[in-house]
Amino acid sequence: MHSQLPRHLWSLVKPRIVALLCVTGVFAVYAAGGASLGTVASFLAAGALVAAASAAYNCWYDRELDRHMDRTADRPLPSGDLDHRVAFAFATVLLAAGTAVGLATLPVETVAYMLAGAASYVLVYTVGLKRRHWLGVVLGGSAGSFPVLAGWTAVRPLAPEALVLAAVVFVWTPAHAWALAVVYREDFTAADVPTLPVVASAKRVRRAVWYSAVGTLVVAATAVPFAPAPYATVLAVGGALFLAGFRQFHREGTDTAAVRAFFTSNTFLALLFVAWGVGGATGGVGPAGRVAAAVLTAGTFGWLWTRRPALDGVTSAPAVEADWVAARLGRAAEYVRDNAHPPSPSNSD
Ligand code: HEM
Ligand SMILES: CC(C)=CCC/C(C)=C/CC/C(C)=C/COP(=O)(O)OP(=O)(O)O
Repeated sequence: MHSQLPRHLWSLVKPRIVALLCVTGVFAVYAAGGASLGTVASFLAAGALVAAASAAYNCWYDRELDRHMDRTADRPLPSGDLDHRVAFAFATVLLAAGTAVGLATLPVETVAYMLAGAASYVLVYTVGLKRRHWLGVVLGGSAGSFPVLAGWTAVRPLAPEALVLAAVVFVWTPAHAWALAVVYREDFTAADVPTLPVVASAKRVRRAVWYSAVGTLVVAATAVPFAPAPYATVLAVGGALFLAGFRQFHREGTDTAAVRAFFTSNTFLALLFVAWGVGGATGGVGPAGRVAAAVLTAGTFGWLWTRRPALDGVTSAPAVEADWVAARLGRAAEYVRDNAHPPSPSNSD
């Protein structure tokens, strides 16, 4: 069992989520004008540790609830592979280490935003709202905005641009979470988690997800006047593809469309922040830079869609389309074979 401990602890911190939080946080540092490599490294270490701690506290608190969902039942705490006291101690060590690194190297305001993010995720969302109200994802989802505020204030005081970037994550979160909850609605129902797809009609969910997706673009667009050129390019190209993903879900409401929308949403958010950060860090970007941003954005979405990521066994649309084509071709081949009788002797002359 002990040889499994590192793997269990790793799964506790939800690494992919922490990675996206680090992307939004670090590129907010660059969006604010950039900082020395040392400050960026400290920010990454403190931010990743605090975010990892909050994910671990979430897993610790939810260990009973997670036993009721197929998606989470085999996590180390609900499966009994990891002692919950070890998980709690681990989360506390991560939180203490992240806070200590932050206080030693970053402005206190930055550390305060990191801790506010952790409090929002663990106390507001996990403890307070997740089991009680569908609005939990909206209010608790504000946790995702804090890494942006932390990143910006590591460089300079808050400014309207930072608030817009933070608002982009805030408006983006419900679309992300509810698209996913559509695919896992039976799991959430079994665990009595009143997320929107559990408590509302499919039509209402589609509409709410669509508003959140459109709202993300509208809020992101308000930043264009003070954002560097690659940001506007990624917003235009990526925004169109992001909207296409969610439009398909809005129209069809299928699990397949929800999966595509979910993965699209993560990619789009990451690219927006990368574009602003890279644009901010490199100063003036000419037409070549804009074209590169457009090609990279379209290429990333294309790669993602053809890679056919899956959730709960449901693949995103291209795989289904490919299967559909293969099935049609297979059926056509069968038809040709079954109907290709050799000419009967009576007709042969
Ligand atoms: C209350 C708000 C949120 C809820 C309810 C939510 C829910 C979820 C859930 C249930 C998963 C699937 C986890 C699994 O693999 O079992 C997930 C994945 C993920 N979430 Fe969220 N999320 C929220 C906010 C955020 C925020 C703020 C971010 C980052 C900015 C984020 C980034 C991600 C990423 C990167 C993944 C992994 C996708 C993958 O598997 O490739 N989420 N989310
Ligand atoms: C600055 C800072 C430290 C911010 C932390 C913000 C943070 C970790 C946000 C993530 C929100 C999230 C993944 C919710 C899903 O939990 P869930 O319990 O619904 O998902 P699960 O069912 O997969 O456990």
